Amino acid sequence: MTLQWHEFTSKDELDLKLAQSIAQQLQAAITERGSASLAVSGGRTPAGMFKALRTSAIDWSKVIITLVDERWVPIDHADSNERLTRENLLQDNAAAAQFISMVNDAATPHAGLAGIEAQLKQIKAPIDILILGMGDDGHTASLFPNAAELEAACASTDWVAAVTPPVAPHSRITLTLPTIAKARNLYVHITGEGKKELLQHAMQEQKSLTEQYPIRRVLDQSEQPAQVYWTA
Ligand SMILES: O=C(O)[C@H](O)[C@@H](O)[C@H](O)[C@H](O)COP(=O)(O)O
Repeated sequence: MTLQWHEFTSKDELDLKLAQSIAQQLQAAITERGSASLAVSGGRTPAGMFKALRTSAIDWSKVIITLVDERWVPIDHADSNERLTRENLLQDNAAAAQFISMVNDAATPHAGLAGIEAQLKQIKAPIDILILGMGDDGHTASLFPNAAELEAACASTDWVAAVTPPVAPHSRITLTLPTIAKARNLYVHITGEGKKELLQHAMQEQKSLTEQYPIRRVLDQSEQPAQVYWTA
């Protein structure tokens, strides 16, 4: 799978340009199908882009937003991706969007899985726009190398799977690889030289890399060429 790289000289420029591209794709989906779906990643990278995206002049009432993955913590927890998304994206114009949470009152993501799966059925597959991040170990979403549930999450045709990362904190719920790979527009939003080198390395020819780096497995199966937005 080829990647289409978009490189920028500053984080602010990347955040603005990525937000503009996402807004264009959301508007195109609304124009074409009457609604749009957006799945966003959490972590430290996306906050600036969220702030640029939320003022976009599109009909947010026709947009349904969910997460690519979530830590199984209360939504007021400092590590909650839902909290990050509500505080940075679901404001201003984007406050009119519908949001589907990826956490519920169950004690574990395994126990809560069926309820989240049912909630996500409100989205008509495939997801229109999906934004991935990537960790320094080549994980994406919550598809972590060496996680016990990795193979199941990469093979499942359900919307979501429960994962216990070998090293990262909190048990997780994640969109499954087939769900991610079907997205109509797939973005990878990363910063720093280290992540650029890691992604380029992971995409080299050797098939064995697909096992070591979940980002490679996702991009090998994605139905559309991924748009990589990067700055040093
Ligand atoms: O819940 C999460 O942490 C994310 O969805 C995860 O996949 C993230 O995108 C990467 O870990 C990169 O995170 P940073 O942006 O913090 O480097």
